[in-house]
Amino acid sequence: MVAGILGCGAIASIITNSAAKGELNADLKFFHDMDMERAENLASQVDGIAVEDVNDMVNNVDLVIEAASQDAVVKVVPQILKMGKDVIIMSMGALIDLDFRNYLGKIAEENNSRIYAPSGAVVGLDGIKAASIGEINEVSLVTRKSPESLGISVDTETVLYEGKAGDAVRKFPANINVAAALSIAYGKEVDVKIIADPNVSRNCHEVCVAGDFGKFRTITENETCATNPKTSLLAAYSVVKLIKSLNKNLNVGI
Ligand SMILES: NC(=O)C1=CN([C@@H]2O[C@H](COP(=O)(O)OP(=O)(O)OC[C@H]3O[C@@H](n4cnc5c(N)ncnc54)[C@H](O)[C@@H]3O)[C@@H](O)[C@H]2O)C=CC1
Ligand SMILES: O=C([O-])CC(=O)C(=O)O
Repeated sequence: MVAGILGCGAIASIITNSAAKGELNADLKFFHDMDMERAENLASQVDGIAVEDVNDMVNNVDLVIEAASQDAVVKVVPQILKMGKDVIIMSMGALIDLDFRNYLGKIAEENNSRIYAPSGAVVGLDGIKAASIGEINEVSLVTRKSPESLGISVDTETVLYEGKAGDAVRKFPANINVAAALSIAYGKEVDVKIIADPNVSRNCHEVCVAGDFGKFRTITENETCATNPKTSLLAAYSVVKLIKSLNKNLNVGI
């Protein structure tokens, strides 16, 4: 399977490291970024090709790994699917819009392509999907990050947002994709609280789910990526794990 990466930042760099060690289970060959230097830097680590025109990647791969932005999902993913190629989406916020999600689903169906969304920085998506077979009464997410991760400066714990997931991903597009993932798994927008906390260095996500199955609570305290404190290492690892499992006959926990 030949793969390419759209967006050569923190997540892409961890995926590329895995490929450089021969551990990815895919031939990671093409790299595209609006910043060509970033694409060239990652390409050089695996003898890959940095392309200025994203179509030069899409035309030549089986799978595109999107690790760029919600904007890139809107602009490029329809084209990827129309070409019959598969895509892994990290900027999940773009998918909270039901019309857009249905549009992508329709193109994927017509062209026999697949859209994958890894678990990212959060834990509990498997449980919510299972719980949704019955009745769910509550899904809430509290995200706590350092002011640096949230790109602000405060000295005391500050609630930056309280409301539904849709507004959260529009207001904090690079920080709360997890809310979109949870909402899609649930089938409704989840309740979200975002807290800037000067006393934490990790990206923390607490998910509470209650329904006819009972209840669960997951607490994730994620180390951040070296080059982007907004992004958790676990999110990058979840893509690597997904790629490694694509051709496995046994998949646990999906
Ligand atoms: N699903 C999840 O749980 C998580 C999702 N994310 C999301 O994954 C994406 C990647 O995250 P990082 O690697 O940390 O970001 P990053 O900021 O380190 O790297 C993103 C790269 O994509 C490039 N880029 C952005 N828009 C582009 C476009 N339209 N065309 C070409 N290049 C473009 C940027 O120049 C940059 O080099 C972000 O949208 C982030 O919000 C991040 C963490 C968790
Ligand atoms: O990496 C994280 O902890 C969460 C994040 O940035 C996102 O969901 O966009």
